Amino acid sequence: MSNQRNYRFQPSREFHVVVLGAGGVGKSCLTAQFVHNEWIESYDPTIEDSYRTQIQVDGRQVVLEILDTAGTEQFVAMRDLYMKTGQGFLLVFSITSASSLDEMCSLRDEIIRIKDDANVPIVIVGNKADLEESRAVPRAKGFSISQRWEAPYYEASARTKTNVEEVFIDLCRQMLRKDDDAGITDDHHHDDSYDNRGGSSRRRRRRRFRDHTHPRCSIL
Ligand SMILES: Nc1nc2c(ncn2[C@@H]2O[C@H](COP(=O)(O)OP(=O)(O)OP(=O)(O)O)[C@@H](O)[C@H]2O)c(=O)[nH]1
Repeated sequence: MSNQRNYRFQPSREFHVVVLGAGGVGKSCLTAQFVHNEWIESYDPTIEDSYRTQIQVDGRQVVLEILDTAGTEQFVAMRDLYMKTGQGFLLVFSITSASSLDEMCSLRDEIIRIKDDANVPIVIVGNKADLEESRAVPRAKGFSISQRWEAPYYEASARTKTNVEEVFIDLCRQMLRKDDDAGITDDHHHDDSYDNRGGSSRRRRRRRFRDHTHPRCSIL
């Protein structure tokens, strides 16, 4: 029955997505590619940025509030809060850094502990897949973690835009499924102000803490 439902007249659903991972793994670049189709070459450690965008997933309108978090230790104080409020998590490591994989595993443990829910929507992202020559994490290791956590694993590249849309859409599907399973009515999520991806907006809840000599970075 449910797969025959006509979703055209359903209001948008709104979800809070949190992008987590060690410093420098490419969280901001993945988010910028997804929200703005933009590649950022320079490294500008994030404190916290949030973005709002709308996409269609399987014919359903979804508004995403995406929180791009700090990977750097000195900015992690807000973690508990956004782990509590996040409904879906992109857990990012770099295939060029084994320690970033370890850090990602700790973050996942933390999410499960804080949410007290082993079925949190999660997508595991092995970013920087364009740097195959510098690979430090075997693909098989990513897949074995994926099996253990029962969470999908994608190798992605923010640089080449490989699998960028896919990871966000997969996460949306998981959040929609969880929402459907919970039988939640979502009238309160209705929001007409974001008509399409082009209408996405950024809320700089905070600022990057580096200099402003890189205009593209200052945008993000
Ligand atoms: N080759 C390559 N470089 C990437 C990729 N994604 C990000 N980078 C580079 O990696 C550096 C760090 O990227 P960011 O997106 O700022 O990393 P981050 O995870 O947001 O870092 P924090 O804000 O410190 O947590 C930048 O110089 C990017 O250009 C990728 O897919 N391939």
